Amino acid sequence: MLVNGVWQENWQPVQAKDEQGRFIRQTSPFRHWITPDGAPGPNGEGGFKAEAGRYRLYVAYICPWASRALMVRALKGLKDVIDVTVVNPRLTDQGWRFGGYPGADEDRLHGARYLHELYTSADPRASGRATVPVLWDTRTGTIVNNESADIVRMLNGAFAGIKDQGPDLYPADLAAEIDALNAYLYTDLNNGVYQAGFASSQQAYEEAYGKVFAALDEMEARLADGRPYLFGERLTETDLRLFVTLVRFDAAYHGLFKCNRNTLRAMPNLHAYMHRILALDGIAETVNLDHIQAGYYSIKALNPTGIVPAGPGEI
Ligand SMILES: N[C@@H](CCC(=O)N[C@@H](CS)C(=O)NCC(=O)O)C(=O)O
Repeated sequence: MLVNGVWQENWQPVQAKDEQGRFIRQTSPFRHWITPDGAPGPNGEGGFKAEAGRYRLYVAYICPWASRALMVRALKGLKDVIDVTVVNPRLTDQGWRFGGYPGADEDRLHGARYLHELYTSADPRASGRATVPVLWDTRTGTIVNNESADIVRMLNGAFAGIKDQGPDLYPADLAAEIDALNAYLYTDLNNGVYQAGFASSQQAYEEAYGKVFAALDEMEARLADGRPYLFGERLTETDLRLFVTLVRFDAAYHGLFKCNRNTLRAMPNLHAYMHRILALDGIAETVNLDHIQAGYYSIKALNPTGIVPAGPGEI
């Protein structure tokens, strides 16, 4: 991680844990907003006007948080408005790097070798982990935002004046329910699988495992009435949040993270729901199973041999 602009130590998946051995994810430091006219966004920080070709999204296909940003870019018709750079899926001692793997891009914008160079370029005294996604402003040469929850929400509306936008992923009449379900799914499922995988005590692992499968059971039951999406007919950002975890489940979380009560394939409503979303325009190209497996299984702390499982082949 970075401390005052200097890369400190070999990359480790867990930098913080509580006294019970529970993995703690850091919060994201860059929280500016792109808005139609450059006015401040919801958190009061602004100055970033929506313009075609101005911004670039740095992602890893392995990363569920980055993938939800990629999904919203596809669903909102922003593929020719915001360019993307994909990092190498295998984590190195210096975190994410560019190039050197099929489907990974070089950083043509800066010629950087590692993602952390963008962080120090944005802030020479940056501290913390150099995470994806990064939404980069080519005009001012800085990071607009590195929190995918914000990026999803800002891309939902910011470019409305430039592009005919797709579905409203955060409709006002569902906002409170979306916020509540997002919070539950984040704690118990999206981050729950990581807490199972990175637990450093049996108790912390079992606690996370329990939460993960309780949440999956609840979502499986919720879809039992045949609704296409979590809130009915309308696709919302909550569906993107659930999808990114489901699509990685059998390929990574079931094995590497020991979330192995059952596969996703064994949950018919959720499995069909995942494929319904995967079939939406532009979504399949946000999912790269080879990167997902190569990336997760490159985490040496969890898989010292680096052997990538041959299955499941299909999800
Ligand atoms: N809250 C952030 C989390 C991003 C995050 O944790 N990304 C992971 C990959 S899935 C990462 O880049 N990790 C690198 C590291 O921790 O050094 C978001 O949602 O954008």
